[in-house]
Amino acid sequence: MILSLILGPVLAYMIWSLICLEKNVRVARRVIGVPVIRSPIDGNNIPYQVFSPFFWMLLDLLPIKWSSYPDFIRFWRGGWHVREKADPHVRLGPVWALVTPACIELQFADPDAIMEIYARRRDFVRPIKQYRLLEVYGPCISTAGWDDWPRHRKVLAAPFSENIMKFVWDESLRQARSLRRSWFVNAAEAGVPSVQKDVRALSLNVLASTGFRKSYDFHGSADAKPKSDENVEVTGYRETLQTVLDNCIPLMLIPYRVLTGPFMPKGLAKVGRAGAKFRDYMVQMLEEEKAALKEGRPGVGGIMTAFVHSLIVHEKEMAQGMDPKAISVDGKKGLSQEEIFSNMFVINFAGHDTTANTLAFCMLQMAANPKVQEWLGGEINRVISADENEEEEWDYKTVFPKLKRCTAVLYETLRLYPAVVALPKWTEKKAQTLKVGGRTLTVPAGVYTMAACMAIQQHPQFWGDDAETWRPERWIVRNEMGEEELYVPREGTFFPWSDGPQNCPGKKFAEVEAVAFLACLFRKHRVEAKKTHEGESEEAVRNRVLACVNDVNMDMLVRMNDPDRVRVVCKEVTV
Ligand code: HEM
Repeated sequence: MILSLILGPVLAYMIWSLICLEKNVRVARRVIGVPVIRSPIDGNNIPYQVFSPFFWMLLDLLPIKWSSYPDFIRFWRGGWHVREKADPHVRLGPVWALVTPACIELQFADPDAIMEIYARRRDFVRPIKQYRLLEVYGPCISTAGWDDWPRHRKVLAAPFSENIMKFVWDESLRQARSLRRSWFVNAAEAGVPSVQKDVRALSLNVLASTGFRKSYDFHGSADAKPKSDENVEVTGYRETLQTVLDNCIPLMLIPYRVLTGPFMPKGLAKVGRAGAKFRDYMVQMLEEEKAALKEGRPGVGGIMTAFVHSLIVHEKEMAQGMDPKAISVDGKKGLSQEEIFSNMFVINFAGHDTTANTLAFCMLQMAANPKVQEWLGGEINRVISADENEEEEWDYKTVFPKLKRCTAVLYETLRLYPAVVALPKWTEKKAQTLKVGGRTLTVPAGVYTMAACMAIQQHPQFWGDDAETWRPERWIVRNEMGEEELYVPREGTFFPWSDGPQNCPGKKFAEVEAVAFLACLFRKHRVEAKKTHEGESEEAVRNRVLACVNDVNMDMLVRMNDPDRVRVVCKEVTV
Protein backbone atom coordinates (compact mmCIF):
# COMPACT_ATOMS: atom_id res chain seq x y z
CA MET A 1 0.00 0.00 0.00
CA ILE A 2 2.73 2.50 1.07
CA LEU A 3 4.87 1.36 -1.86
CA SER A 4 2.09 2.03 -4.36
CA LEU A 5 1.43 5.42 -2.73
CA ILE A 6 5.05 6.33 -3.43
CA LEU A 7 5.46 4.59 -6.77
CA GLY A 8 2.13 5.83 -8.17
CA PRO A 9 3.06 9.56 -8.23
CA VAL A 10 6.61 8.73 -9.36
CA LEU A 11 5.25 6.73 -12.29
CA ALA A 12 2.70 9.45 -13.11
CA TYR A 13 5.51 12.05 -13.03
CA MET A 14 7.65 9.95 -15.35
CA ILE A 15 4.81 9.45 -17.84
CA TRP A 16 3.98 13.16 -17.72
CA SER A 17 7.66 14.02 -18.29
CA LEU A 18 7.80 11.71 -21.30
CA ILE A 19 4.70 13.30 -22.81
CA CYS A 20 6.17 16.79 -22.34
CA LEU A 21 9.49 15.65 -23.78
CA GLU A 22 7.88 14.28 -26.93
CA LYS A 23 5.70 17.40 -27.29
CA ASN A 24 8.84 19.55 -27.23
CA VAL A 25 10.59 17.23 -29.68
CA ARG A 26 7.70 17.69 -32.13
CA VAL A 27 7.98 21.50 -31.86
CA ALA A 28 11.77 21.39 -32.39
CA ARG A 29 11.48 19.09 -35.40
CA ARG A 30 8.31 20.31 -37.09
CA VAL A 31 8.04 24.01 -36.17
CA ILE A 32 11.70 24.98 -35.90
CA GLY A 33 13.02 22.22 -38.16
CA VAL A 34 16.33 21.37 -36.51
CA PRO A 35 18.04 18.11 -35.46
CA VAL A 36 17.23 17.04 -31.92
CA ILE A 37 19.04 15.45 -28.99
CA ARG A 38 16.77 14.34 -26.14
CA SER A 39 17.65 14.71 -22.49
CA PRO A 40 15.15 12.87 -20.24
CA ILE A 41 15.43 15.26 -17.28
CA ASP A 42 15.76 19.03 -17.16
CA GLY A 43 19.10 20.06 -15.62
CA ASN A 44 17.39 22.65 -13.38
CA ASN A 45 15.25 19.99 -11.69
CA ILE A 46 16.20 20.23 -7.97
CA PRO A 47 15.88 16.49 -6.97
CA TYR A 48 17.96 15.73 -10.06
CA GLN A 49 20.63 18.18 -8.96
CA VAL A 50 20.76 16.59 -5.51
CA PHE A 51 20.89 12.92 -6.57
CA SER A 52 22.57 12.99 -9.99
CA PRO A 53 26.19 13.28 -8.72
CA PHE A 54 25.83 9.85 -7.06
CA PHE A 55 24.36 8.38 -10.22
CA TRP A 56 27.17 9.75 -12.40
CA MET A 57 29.76 8.61 -9.85
CA LEU A 58 28.46 5.03 -10.16
CA LEU A 59 28.40 5.26 -13.95
CA ASP A 60 32.01 6.48 -13.96
CA LEU A 61 33.05 3.31 -12.13
CA LEU A 62 31.92 1.15 -15.10
CA PRO A 63 34.65 0.22 -17.58
CA ILE A 64 32.82 1.92 -20.46
CA LYS A 65 34.23 4.86 -22.43
CA TRP A 66 32.12 7.98 -21.94
CA SER A 67 31.97 8.66 -25.69
CA SER A 68 30.31 5.29 -26.31
CA TYR A 69 27.21 6.13 -24.26
CA PRO A 70 24.10 7.08 -26.26
CA ASP A 71 23.34 10.80 -26.67
CA PHE A 72 20.48 10.88 -24.17
CA ILE A 73 22.89 9.87 -21.38
CA ARG A 74 25.78 12.06 -22.51
CA PHE A 75 23.71 15.23 -22.85
CA TRP A 76 21.70 14.54 -19.72
CA ARG A 77 24.77 15.01 -17.58
CA GLY A 78 25.50 18.61 -16.55
CA GLY A 79 28.61 20.20 -18.03
CA TRP A 80 28.31 18.31 -21.33
CA HIS A 81 29.61 21.37 -23.20
CA VAL A 82 33.10 20.86 -21.78
CA ARG A 83 33.16 17.17 -22.70
CA GLU A 84 31.55 17.36 -26.15
CA LYS A 85 33.10 20.67 -27.33
CA ALA A 86 32.36 21.18 -31.07
CA ASP A 87 31.46 17.54 -31.80
CA PRO A 88 27.64 17.88 -31.73
CA HIS A 89 27.86 20.78 -34.21
CA VAL A 90 30.30 18.94 -36.46
CA ARG A 91 27.82 16.04 -36.42
CA LEU A 92 24.48 17.91 -36.55
CA GLY A 93 25.29 21.28 -38.14
CA PRO A 94 25.33 24.91 -36.99
CA VAL A 95 22.11 24.67 -34.98
CA TRP A 96 20.45 21.81 -33.14
CA ALA A 97 18.05 21.48 -30.23
CA LEU A 98 18.66 19.97 -26.84
CA VAL A 99 15.15 19.01 -25.80
CA THR A 100 14.08 18.23 -22.24
CA PRO A 101 10.58 17.78 -20.78
CA ALA A 102 10.79 21.39 -19.52
CA CYS A 103 12.28 23.29 -22.46
CA ILE A 104 13.87 23.53 -25.88
CA GLU A 105 17.42 24.87 -25.99
CA LEU A 106 18.68 25.76 -29.44
CA GLN A 107 22.46 25.47 -29.57
CA PHE A 108 24.04 27.85 -32.10
CA ALA A 109 27.53 27.56 -33.55
CA ASP A 110 26.81 29.84 -36.50
CA PRO A 111 28.69 33.18 -36.26
CA ASP A 112 26.07 35.25 -38.10
CA ALA A 113 23.14 33.83 -36.12
CA ILE A 114 25.04 34.40 -32.87
CA MET A 115 25.78 38.04 -33.75
CA GLU A 116 22.13 38.53 -34.71
CA ILE A 117 20.98 37.11 -31.37
CA TYR A 118 23.31 39.51 -29.55
CA ALA A 119 22.26 42.48 -31.68
CA ARG A 120 18.48 41.90 -31.39
CA ARG A 121 18.54 42.42 -27.65
CA ARG A 122 14.81 43.02 -27.30
CA ASP A 123 13.90 39.87 -29.25
CA PHE A 124 16.38 37.52 -27.61
CA VAL A 125 16.51 38.53 -23.96
CA ARG A 126 18.52 37.34 -20.99
CA PRO A 127 16.48 34.67 -19.13
CA ILE A 128 16.70 36.48 -15.79
CA LYS A 129 14.97 33.69 -13.87
CA GLN A 130 18.13 31.60 -14.45
CA TYR A 131 20.18 34.30 -12.71
CA ARG A 132 17.96 34.69 -9.61
CA LEU A 133 20.50 32.76 -7.54
CA LEU A 134 22.77 35.81 -7.77
CA GLU A 135 20.29 37.83 -5.68
CA VAL A 136 22.11 37.03 -2.44
CA TYR A 137 21.65 40.61 -1.21
CA GLY A 138 18.78 41.79 -3.41
CA PRO A 139 18.00 42.70 -7.05
CA CYS A 140 21.08 43.17 -9.24
CA ILE A 141 22.28 43.87 -12.76
CA SER A 142 22.01 40.21 -13.79
CA THR A 143 18.37 39.90 -12.78
CA ALA A 144 17.14 43.30 -13.97
CA GLY A 145 14.68 43.08 -16.87
CA TRP A 146 15.79 44.56 -20.20
CA ASP A 147 14.05 47.91 -19.50
CA ASP A 148 15.61 48.30 -16.09
CA TRP A 149 19.05 46.85 -16.87
CA PRO A 150 20.58 50.14 -18.23
CA ARG A 151 20.06 51.78 -14.80
CA HIS A 152 22.34 49.17 -13.18
CA ARG A 153 24.78 48.98 -16.06
CA LYS A 154 25.37 52.74 -16.15
CA VAL A 155 26.57 52.75 -12.55
CA LEU A 156 28.55 49.51 -12.77
CA ALA A 157 30.32 50.10 -16.07
CA ALA A 158 31.41 53.71 -15.42
CA PRO A 159 34.26 52.88 -12.99
CA PHE A 160 35.70 50.29 -15.43
CA SER A 161 36.69 52.99 -17.86
CA GLU A 162 40.22 53.48 -19.23
CA ASN A 163 40.94 55.81 -16.26
CA ILE A 164 41.36 52.94 -13.79
CA MET A 165 43.44 50.69 -16.04
CA LYS A 166 46.71 52.20 -14.87
CA PHE A 167 45.66 51.36 -11.33
CA VAL A 168 44.80 47.75 -12.37
CA TRP A 169 48.17 47.50 -14.15
CA ASP A 170 50.23 48.81 -11.21
CA GLU A 171 48.39 46.72 -8.63
CA SER A 172 48.60 43.57 -10.77
CA LEU A 173 52.36 44.08 -11.15
CA ARG A 174 52.72 44.61 -7.40
CA GLN A 175 50.84 41.42 -6.65
CA ALA A 176 52.56 39.42 -9.41
CA ARG A 177 55.99 40.44 -8.14
CA SER A 178 55.17 39.05 -4.69
CA LEU A 179 53.73 35.90 -6.22
CA ARG A 180 56.91 35.43 -8.26
CA ARG A 181 59.03 35.86 -5.15
CA SER A 182 56.89 33.36 -3.28
CA TRP A 183 57.16 30.80 -6.09
CA PHE A 184 60.84 31.36 -6.80
CA VAL A 185 62.08 31.58 -3.21
CA ASN A 186 59.65 29.76 -0.92
CA ALA A 187 58.50 27.08 -3.36
CA ALA A 188 61.89 26.49 -4.97
CA GLU A 189 62.36 22.98 -3.61
CA ALA A 190 58.93 21.45 -3.14
CA GLY A 191 57.14 23.34 -5.89
CA VAL A 192 54.08 25.56 -5.54
CA PRO A 193 51.52 23.76 -3.35
CA SER A 194 48.57 25.37 -5.13
CA VAL A 195 48.83 27.44 -8.29
CA GLN A 196 45.04 27.77 -8.22
CA LYS A 197 44.98 29.20 -4.69
CA ASP A 198 47.78 31.62 -5.50
CA VAL A 199 46.21 33.06 -8.63
CA ARG A 200 42.90 33.34 -6.72
CA ALA A 201 44.67 35.30 -3.99
CA LEU A 202 46.23 37.58 -6.60
CA SER A 203 42.95 38.13 -8.43
CA LEU A 204 41.04 38.89 -5.22
CA ASN A 205 43.70 41.37 -4.09
CA VAL A 206 43.63 43.21 -7.43
CA LEU A 207 39.83 43.37 -7.37
CA ALA A 208 39.61 44.49 -3.73
CA SER A 209 42.20 47.16 -4.29
CA THR A 210 40.95 48.51 -7.62
CA GLY A 211 37.24 48.21 -7.06
CA PHE A 212 36.95 48.92 -3.37
CA ARG A 213 40.32 50.47 -2.44
CA LYS A 214 41.06 47.73 0.08
CA SER A 215 44.75 47.00 -0.33
CA TYR A 216 46.36 43.69 0.71
CA ASP A 217 49.77 42.11 0.35
CA PHE A 218 50.01 38.84 -1.51
CA HIS A 219 50.25 35.72 0.60
CA GLY A 220 50.96 32.51 -1.34
CA SER A 221 50.31 28.86 -0.61
CA ALA A 222 54.07 28.35 -0.14
CA ASP A 223 54.44 31.24 2.32
CA ALA A 224 54.47 30.62 6.03
CA LYS A 225 51.23 31.62 7.64
CA PRO A 226 49.63 31.28 11.06
CA LYS A 227 47.94 27.93 11.62
CA SER A 228 44.36 28.22 10.48
CA ASP A 229 41.67 26.69 12.57
CA GLU A 230 38.37 25.82 10.89
CA ASN A 231 36.51 27.04 13.94
CA VAL A 232 38.18 30.42 14.05
CA GLU A 233 35.74 33.08 12.91
CA VAL A 234 36.65 35.07 9.80
CA THR A 235 36.64 38.76 10.52
CA GLY A 236 38.66 40.90 8.07
CA TYR A 237 37.08 42.23 4.85
CA ARG A 238 39.28 40.09 2.59
CA GLU A 239 38.84 36.84 4.52
CA THR A 240 35.11 37.46 4.80
CA LEU A 241 34.81 38.07 1.08
CA GLN A 242 36.95 35.01 0.35
CA THR A 243 34.67 32.86 2.54
CA VAL A 244 31.60 34.28 0.82
CA LEU A 245 33.02 33.57 -2.65
CA ASP A 246 34.33 30.12 -1.70
CA ASN A 247 30.85 29.22 -0.49
CA CYS A 248 28.73 31.10 -2.97
CA ILE A 249 26.66 28.03 -3.89
CA PRO A 250 25.16 27.47 -0.39
CA LEU A 251 24.77 31.23 -0.05
CA MET A 252 22.88 31.39 -3.33
CA LEU A 253 20.65 28.47 -2.40
CA ILE A 254 19.92 29.36 1.23
CA PRO A 255 19.52 32.97 2.47
CA TYR A 256 22.38 33.87 4.81
CA ARG A 257 19.86 34.88 7.48
CA VAL A 258 18.54 31.30 7.45
CA LEU A 259 22.07 29.88 7.55
CA THR A 260 22.78 31.80 10.74
CA GLY A 261 19.60 30.47 12.35
CA PRO A 262 19.41 27.72 14.99
CA PHE A 263 20.04 24.00 14.22
CA MET A 264 22.35 24.73 11.31
CA PRO A 265 25.48 22.55 10.97
CA LYS A 266 28.57 24.43 12.17
CA GLY A 267 30.12 24.79 8.70
CA LEU A 268 26.98 26.27 7.12
CA ALA A 269 26.41 28.58 10.09
CA LYS A 270 29.95 29.94 9.59
CA VAL A 271 29.15 30.60 5.92
CA GLY A 272 25.94 32.36 6.96
CA ARG A 273 27.83 34.53 9.42
CA ALA A 274 30.35 35.44 6.71
CA GLY A 275 27.39 36.42 4.46
CA ALA A 276 26.01 38.66 7.21
CA LYS A 277 29.44 40.07 8.04
CA PHE A 278 30.10 40.91 4.41
CA ARG A 279 26.84 42.88 4.37
CA ASP A 280 28.04 44.77 7.49
CA TYR A 281 31.27 45.63 5.65
CA MET A 282 29.32 46.91 2.68
CA VAL A 283 27.15 49.08 4.96
CA GLN A 284 30.29 50.48 6.59
CA MET A 285 32.06 51.15 3.27
CA LEU A 286 29.00 52.88 1.87
CA GLU A 287 28.54 55.01 5.00
CA GLU A 288 32.21 56.06 5.02
CA GLU A 289 32.11 56.99 1.36
CA LYS A 290 28.85 58.90 1.81
CA ALA A 291 30.28 60.84 4.74
CA ALA A 292 33.42 61.70 2.75
CA LEU A 293 31.44 63.02 -0.20
CA LYS A 294 29.07 64.97 2.04
CA GLU A 295 32.03 66.64 3.75
CA GLY A 296 33.54 67.52 0.39
CA ARG A 297 36.40 65.04 0.74
CA PRO A 298 37.38 63.12 -2.43
CA GLY A 299 36.24 59.64 -1.28
CA VAL A 300 38.10 56.43 -2.07
CA GLY A 301 37.29 56.51 -5.77
CA GLY A 302 36.64 53.43 -7.86
CA ILE A 303 33.30 51.73 -7.81
CA MET A 304 32.36 52.83 -4.27
CA THR A 305 32.19 56.46 -5.35
CA ALA A 306 29.96 55.55 -8.29
CA PHE A 307 27.70 53.59 -5.96
CA VAL A 308 27.37 56.45 -3.49
CA HIS A 309 26.47 58.88 -6.27
CA SER A 310 23.75 56.48 -7.37
CA LEU A 311 22.50 56.13 -3.78
CA ILE A 312 22.26 59.90 -3.42
CA VAL A 313 20.19 60.02 -6.63
CA HIS A 314 18.02 57.20 -5.28
CA GLU A 315 17.41 59.05 -2.00
CA LYS A 316 16.37 62.19 -3.91
CA GLU A 317 14.01 60.11 -6.05
CA MET A 318 12.45 58.60 -2.95
CA ALA A 319 12.10 62.08 -1.37
CA GLN A 320 10.18 63.13 -4.49
CA GLY A 321 7.74 60.30 -3.78
CA MET A 322 8.87 58.05 -6.61
CA ASP A 323 7.71 54.45 -6.41
CA PRO A 324 10.67 52.41 -5.05
CA LYS A 325 9.61 49.50 -7.27
CA ALA A 326 9.41 51.67 -10.38
CA ILE A 327 11.93 50.81 -13.06
CA SER A 328 14.09 53.18 -15.06
CA VAL A 329 11.53 53.54 -17.88
CA ASP A 330 9.60 55.63 -15.32
CA GLY A 331 12.56 57.96 -14.92
CA LYS A 332 14.28 56.22 -12.02
CA LYS A 333 18.08 56.47 -12.19
CA GLY A 334 19.54 55.78 -8.76
CA LEU A 335 20.28 52.47 -7.06
CA SER A 336 18.88 51.53 -3.66
CA GLN A 337 21.14 50.29 -0.86
CA GLU A 338 20.04 46.67 -1.41
CA GLU A 339 20.71 46.95 -5.15
CA ILE A 340 24.17 48.36 -4.43
CA PHE A 341 25.01 45.50 -2.06
CA SER A 342 23.80 42.93 -4.54
CA ASN A 343 25.79 44.51 -7.35
CA MET A 344 28.90 44.58 -5.15
CA PHE A 345 28.48 40.85 -4.67
CA VAL A 346 27.97 40.33 -8.42
CA ILE A 347 31.12 42.29 -9.32
CA ASN A 348 33.15 40.22 -6.89
CA PHE A 349 31.57 36.98 -8.08
CA ALA A 350 31.87 37.85 -11.77
CA GLY A 351 35.36 39.32 -11.55
CA HIS A 352 37.19 36.98 -9.22
CA ASP A 353 37.06 33.32 -10.23
CA THR A 354 36.62 34.09 -13.93
CA THR A 355 40.03 35.78 -13.98
CA ALA A 356 41.65 33.45 -11.45
CA ASN A 357 40.59 30.25 -13.28
CA THR A 358 41.85 31.70 -16.55
CA LEU A 359 45.26 32.41 -14.99
CA ALA A 360 45.39 28.88 -13.54
CA PHE A 361 44.68 27.33 -16.97
CA CYS A 362 47.30 29.65 -18.42
CA MET A 363 49.96 28.59 -15.90
CA LEU A 364 49.56 24.86 -16.45
CA GLN A 365 49.51 25.24 -20.23
CA MET A 366 52.70 27.31 -19.96
CA ALA A 367 54.30 24.60 -17.80
CA ALA A 368 53.49 22.06 -20.53
CA ASN A 369 54.80 24.34 -23.30
CA PRO A 370 58.35 25.61 -22.60
CA LYS A 371 58.71 26.87 -26.19
CA VAL A 372 55.77 29.24 -25.66
CA GLN A 373 57.52 30.55 -22.56
CA GLU A 374 60.63 31.35 -24.63
CA TRP A 375 58.47 32.98 -27.33
CA LEU A 376 56.72 35.06 -24.67
CA GLY A 377 59.95 35.95 -22.88
CA GLY A 378 61.35 37.17 -26.23
CA GLU A 379 58.56 39.71 -26.58
CA ILE A 380 58.65 40.87 -22.97
CA ASN A 381 62.38 41.53 -23.13
CA ARG A 382 62.05 43.35 -26.43
CA VAL A 383 59.34 45.64 -25.04
CA ILE A 384 60.83 46.25 -21.60
CA SER A 385 64.41 47.43 -21.73
CA ALA A 386 67.16 45.68 -19.79
CA ASP A 387 67.54 48.54 -17.29
CA GLU A 388 63.83 48.68 -16.38
CA ASN A 389 64.25 46.18 -13.61
CA GLU A 390 61.71 47.64 -11.25
CA GLU A 391 58.15 46.86 -12.26
CA GLU A 392 57.12 50.30 -10.95
CA GLU A 393 58.89 51.74 -14.00
CA TRP A 394 56.76 49.78 -16.48
CA ASP A 395 54.43 52.39 -17.86
CA TYR A 396 50.93 51.09 -18.57
CA LYS A 397 50.30 53.38 -21.53
CA THR A 398 53.46 52.48 -23.43
CA VAL A 399 54.11 48.89 -22.33
CA PHE A 400 50.69 47.21 -22.19
CA PRO A 401 49.66 47.78 -25.85
CA LYS A 402 52.98 46.32 -27.06
CA LEU A 403 52.63 43.02 -25.19
CA LYS A 404 50.72 41.31 -28.01
CA ARG A 405 52.05 37.82 -27.32
CA CYS A 406 50.96 38.07 -23.68
CA THR A 407 47.47 39.01 -24.89
CA ALA A 408 47.65 36.09 -27.33
CA VAL A 409 48.36 33.69 -24.45
CA LEU A 410 45.30 35.04 -22.61
CA TYR A 411 43.03 34.82 -25.67
CA GLU A 412 44.17 31.30 -26.52
CA THR A 413 43.48 30.21 -22.95
CA LEU A 414 40.00 31.75 -23.04
CA ARG A 415 39.37 30.18 -26.43
CA LEU A 416 39.83 26.69 -25.02
CA TYR A 417 38.60 27.37 -21.49
CA PRO A 418 35.98 30.13 -21.56
CA ALA A 419 34.58 30.81 -18.08
CA VAL A 420 31.03 30.40 -19.36
CA VAL A 421 30.40 27.60 -21.88
CA ALA A 422 27.26 28.98 -23.52
CA LEU A 423 25.47 32.30 -23.16
CA PRO A 424 21.72 31.95 -22.78
CA LYS A 425 19.03 34.21 -24.23
CA TRP A 426 15.38 33.35 -24.90
CA THR A 427 12.42 34.46 -26.96
CA GLU A 428 10.31 34.87 -23.83
CA LYS A 429 6.76 35.82 -24.88
CA LYS A 430 7.02 36.29 -28.64
CA ALA A 431 8.05 34.03 -31.53
CA GLN A 432 11.02 35.31 -33.59
CA THR A 433 12.56 34.49 -36.93
CA LEU A 434 16.29 34.04 -37.30
CA LYS A 435 18.57 33.35 -40.28
CA VAL A 436 20.94 30.40 -40.00
CA GLY A 437 22.96 29.66 -43.11
CA GLY A 438 20.56 29.92 -46.05
CA ARG A 439 17.45 29.19 -43.94
CA THR A 440 15.10 31.27 -41.84
CA LEU A 441 14.08 29.55 -38.63
CA THR A 442 10.89 30.31 -36.74
CA VAL A 443 11.71 30.23 -33.05
CA PRO A 444 8.53 29.96 -30.96
CA ALA A 445 8.02 31.93 -27.71
CA GLY A 446 9.72 30.52 -24.61
CA VAL A 447 12.60 28.84 -26.48
CA TYR A 448 16.22 29.27 -25.33
CA THR A 449 18.84 30.33 -27.87
CA MET A 450 22.32 29.48 -26.63
CA ALA A 451 25.43 31.05 -28.15
CA ALA A 452 27.62 27.94 -27.88
CA CYS A 453 30.85 29.67 -26.91
CA MET A 454 32.93 26.59 -26.13
CA ALA A 455 31.74 24.75 -29.27
CA ILE A 456 32.36 27.53 -31.80
CA GLN A 457 35.69 28.51 -30.22
CA GLN A 458 36.93 24.97 -30.88
CA HIS A 459 35.15 24.33 -34.16
CA PRO A 460 37.59 23.11 -36.85
CA GLN A 461 35.68 25.10 -39.50
CA PHE A 462 36.77 28.36 -37.83
CA TRP A 463 39.96 27.38 -36.02
CA GLY A 464 41.48 24.67 -38.20
CA ASP A 465 42.33 21.03 -37.62
CA ASP A 466 44.28 21.83 -34.47
CA ALA A 467 41.33 23.72 -32.96
CA GLU A 468 41.59 21.76 -29.70
CA THR A 469 45.31 22.48 -29.29
CA TRP A 470 46.51 25.36 -27.13
CA ARG A 471 48.68 27.34 -29.55
CA PRO A 472 48.95 31.08 -28.70
CA GLU A 473 50.99 31.75 -31.85
CA ARG A 474 47.78 31.47 -33.86
CA TRP A 475 46.80 34.91 -32.51
CA ILE A 476 49.83 36.69 -33.94
CA VAL A 477 49.94 37.92 -37.54
CA ARG A 478 52.22 40.37 -39.30
CA ASN A 479 51.09 43.64 -40.87
CA GLU A 480 52.46 45.17 -44.08
CA MET A 481 55.39 46.62 -42.14
CA GLY A 482 56.30 43.19 -40.82
CA GLU A 483 55.20 44.09 -37.28
CA GLU A 484 53.36 41.66 -35.08
CA GLU A 485 49.66 42.27 -34.62
CA LEU A 486 46.84 40.47 -32.92
CA TYR A 487 44.75 38.29 -35.20
CA VAL A 488 41.12 39.46 -35.34
CA PRO A 489 38.88 36.42 -35.66
CA ARG A 490 35.60 36.46 -37.57
CA GLU A 491 32.83 38.07 -35.45
CA GLY A 492 30.83 35.49 -33.56
CA THR A 493 33.62 32.91 -33.37
CA PHE A 494 35.33 34.20 -30.20
CA PHE A 495 33.31 35.76 -27.37
CA PRO A 496 34.52 34.59 -23.92
CA TRP A 497 33.33 37.94 -22.53
CA SER A 498 29.96 37.54 -24.28
CA ASP A 499 29.01 40.15 -26.88
CA GLY A 500 26.45 42.87 -27.53
CA PRO A 501 25.40 45.45 -24.92
CA GLN A 502 25.21 42.92 -22.08
CA ASN A 503 28.81 41.85 -22.53
CA CYS A 504 31.31 41.81 -19.69
CA PRO A 505 32.24 45.30 -18.42
CA GLY A 506 35.38 43.78 -16.84
CA LYS A 507 36.97 42.67 -20.15
CA LYS A 508 39.73 45.28 -20.24
CA PHE A 509 40.27 44.89 -16.48
CA ALA A 510 40.90 41.16 -16.95
CA GLU A 511 43.16 41.74 -19.97
CA VAL A 512 45.32 44.31 -18.18
CA GLU A 513 45.59 42.12 -15.08
CA ALA A 514 46.51 38.97 -17.03
CA VAL A 515 49.06 40.70 -19.27
CA ALA A 516 50.75 42.40 -16.28
CA PHE A 517 50.88 39.04 -14.50
CA LEU A 518 52.40 37.21 -17.49
CA ALA A 519 54.93 39.97 -18.22
CA CYS A 520 56.09 40.08 -14.61
CA LEU A 521 56.40 36.31 -14.30
CA PHE A 522 57.94 35.39 -17.64
CA ARG A 523 60.40 38.21 -18.18
CA LYS A 524 63.20 36.47 -16.31
CA HIS A 525 61.54 33.33 -15.02
CA ARG A 526 60.16 30.08 -16.40
CA VAL A 527 57.82 27.53 -14.90
CA GLU A 528 57.95 23.77 -15.16
CA ALA A 529 56.04 20.89 -13.61
CA LYS A 530 57.86 19.12 -10.80
CA LYS A 531 58.60 15.48 -11.57
CA THR A 532 56.77 12.93 -9.43
CA HIS A 533 59.86 10.67 -9.42
CA GLU A 534 63.46 10.92 -10.60
CA GLY A 535 63.08 8.90 -13.81
CA GLU A 536 59.90 10.58 -15.11
CA SER A 537 60.54 11.53 -18.74
CA GLU A 538 59.83 15.02 -20.11
CA GLU A 539 57.10 13.59 -22.30
CA ALA A 540 55.46 11.84 -19.35
CA VAL A 541 55.54 15.09 -17.35
CA ARG A 542 54.01 17.02 -20.22
CA ASN A 543 51.25 14.43 -20.70
CA ARG A 544 50.51 14.50 -16.96
CA VAL A 545 50.19 18.30 -16.99
CA LEU A 546 47.98 18.26 -20.09
CA ALA A 547 45.79 15.54 -18.54
CA CYS A 548 45.36 17.77 -15.48
CA VAL A 549 44.60 20.98 -17.39
CA ASN A 550 42.10 19.19 -19.61
CA ASP A 551 40.34 17.42 -16.76
CA VAL A 552 37.71 20.11 -16.57
CA ASN A 553 34.21 20.49 -15.19
CA MET A 554 31.49 23.11 -15.16
CA ASP A 555 30.87 24.07 -11.56
CA MET A 556 29.17 27.47 -12.03
CA LEU A 557 32.26 28.29 -14.12
CA VAL A 558 34.66 26.18 -16.16
CA ARG A 559 37.43 24.98 -13.86
CA MET A 560 39.92 22.15 -13.44
CA ASN A 561 38.82 19.21 -11.32
CA ASP A 562 42.07 18.95 -9.42
CA PRO A 563 44.64 21.58 -10.44
CA ASP A 564 46.81 20.93 -7.38
CA ARG A 565 47.83 17.51 -8.61
CA VAL A 566 50.53 19.29 -10.62
CA ARG A 567 53.18 21.14 -8.67
CA VAL A 568 54.89 23.93 -10.51
CA VAL A 569 58.49 25.05 -9.98
CA CYS A 570 59.62 28.57 -10.90
CA LYS A 571 63.20 29.09 -12.12
CA GLU A 572 65.21 32.17 -13.04
CA VAL A 573 66.83 32.32 -16.48
CA THR A 574 69.48 34.59 -17.94
CA VAL A 575 68.15 36.72 -20.76
C1 HEM B 1 38.73 36.50 -17.78
C2 HEM B 1 37.89 37.16 -17.03
C3 HEM B 1 36.41 37.31 -17.28
C4 HEM B 1 35.57 36.60 -18.08
C5 HEM B 1 35.92 35.41 -18.97
C6 HEM B 1 34.25 37.17 -17.94
C7 HEM B 1 33.12 36.73 -18.63
C8 HEM B 1 31.87 37.32 -18.53
C9 HEM B 1 30.72 36.91 -19.28
C10 HEM B 1 30.69 35.77 -20.30
C11 HEM B 1 29.67 37.70 -18.91
C12 HEM B 1 28.24 37.66 -19.44
C13 HEM B 1 27.43 36.73 -18.56
C14 HEM B 1 26.03 36.52 -19.05
O1 HEM B 1 25.51 37.29 -19.83
O2 HEM B 1 25.45 35.52 -18.60
C15 HEM B 1 30.17 38.62 -17.90
C16 HEM B 1 29.40 39.56 -17.27
C17 HEM B 1 29.86 40.39 -16.26
N1 HEM B 1 31.16 40.49 -15.84
FE1 HEM B 1 32.75 39.44 -16.51
N2 HEM B 1 34.31 38.21 -17.05
C18 HEM B 1 35.61 38.34 -16.63
C19 HEM B 1 36.11 39.28 -15.75
C20 HEM B 1 35.36 40.24 -15.12
C21 HEM B 1 35.90 41.23 -14.22
C22 HEM B 1 37.39 41.37 -13.87
C23 HEM B 1 34.83 41.95 -13.76
C24 HEM B 1 34.81 43.10 -12.79
C25 HEM B 1 35.82 43.53 -12.13
C26 HEM B 1 33.62 41.42 -14.39
C27 HEM B 1 32.34 41.88 -14.17
C28 HEM B 1 31.22 41.44 -14.85
C29 HEM B 1 29.87 41.98 -14.61
C30 HEM B 1 29.48 43.05 -13.60
C31 HEM B 1 29.02 41.30 -15.50
C32 HEM B 1 27.51 41.49 -15.67
C33 HEM B 1 27.26 42.45 -16.84
C34 HEM B 1 25.81 42.73 -17.17
O3 HEM B 1 24.96 41.95 -16.81
O4 HEM B 1 25.54 43.75 -17.81
N3 HEM B 1 34.00 40.39 -15.21
N4 HEM B 1 31.51 38.37 -17.69
